[in-house]
Amino acid sequence: MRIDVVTIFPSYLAPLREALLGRAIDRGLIEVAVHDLRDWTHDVHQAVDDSPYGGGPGMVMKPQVWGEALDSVIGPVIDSPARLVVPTPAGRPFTQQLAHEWTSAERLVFACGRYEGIDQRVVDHYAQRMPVDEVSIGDYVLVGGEVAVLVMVEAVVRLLPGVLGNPRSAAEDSFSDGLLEGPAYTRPEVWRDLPVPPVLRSGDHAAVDRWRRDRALERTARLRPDLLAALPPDALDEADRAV
Ligand SMILES: CN1CCC[C@H](Cn2ccc3ccc(-c4n[nH]c(N)c4C#N)cc32)C1
Repeated sequence: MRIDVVTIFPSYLAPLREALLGRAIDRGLIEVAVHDLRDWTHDVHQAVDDSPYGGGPGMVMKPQVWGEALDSVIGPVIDSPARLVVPTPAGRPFTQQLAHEWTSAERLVFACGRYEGIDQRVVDHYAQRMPVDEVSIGDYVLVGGEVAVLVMVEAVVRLLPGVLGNPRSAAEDSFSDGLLEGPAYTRPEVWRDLPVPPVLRSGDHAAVDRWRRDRALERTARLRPDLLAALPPDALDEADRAV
């Protein structure tokens, strides 16, 4: 998978080259390129924004600059293998399911807005020619799209084959079975008078699996009852329903 990010703050994306993601790049599992939007300006001030039509606070990012940048980064859009992703608080929710869907994309191109966002005609133009996703990482307002791109790239790349050391990690994620993960423990056996639940030291794998499922169901019911309500009817067996 190739990932391109267009932004006016390239250094915001430096974490993409650290740790797990950095190792995935070094191992050739992904390619990452970060582009400075101002490279496609032609004026001395390198202007990327202008006042909003209709008035209102703040500035809007200019379509001309974005068009030149995205044409250059995406290349010919006919039969393009790329998806264009535009982070915005006004987007569809970014979910684990969407992260899984994107793992099949050959290319992801992220357009990071700032100010009050990108002129809508940029999305409208490219949506006529290729898949475009306007996506939000949550119901709160950030200052720009860069942090959202870091979140989405990490969520997608960790699902790619070979990226995680243990493939079970992704398979047993929160949300992978519709439930939140239960609690995790490691040594010492007792910490500040708090013991590890004995079942986890029993060696009885069936009992451990049942205990973990019960804790996941309890946690989901307490913190995210909406996820329980969204489960398909056959997702919970009789033992689950007894929790
Ligand atoms: C007051 N205005 C309102 C419109 C957006 C302005 C800041 N901004 C400019 C570009 C941009 C991109 C994403 C996000 C964003 N915020 N929250 C999320 N979940 C996001 C996501 N993905 C925010 C952004 C601030």
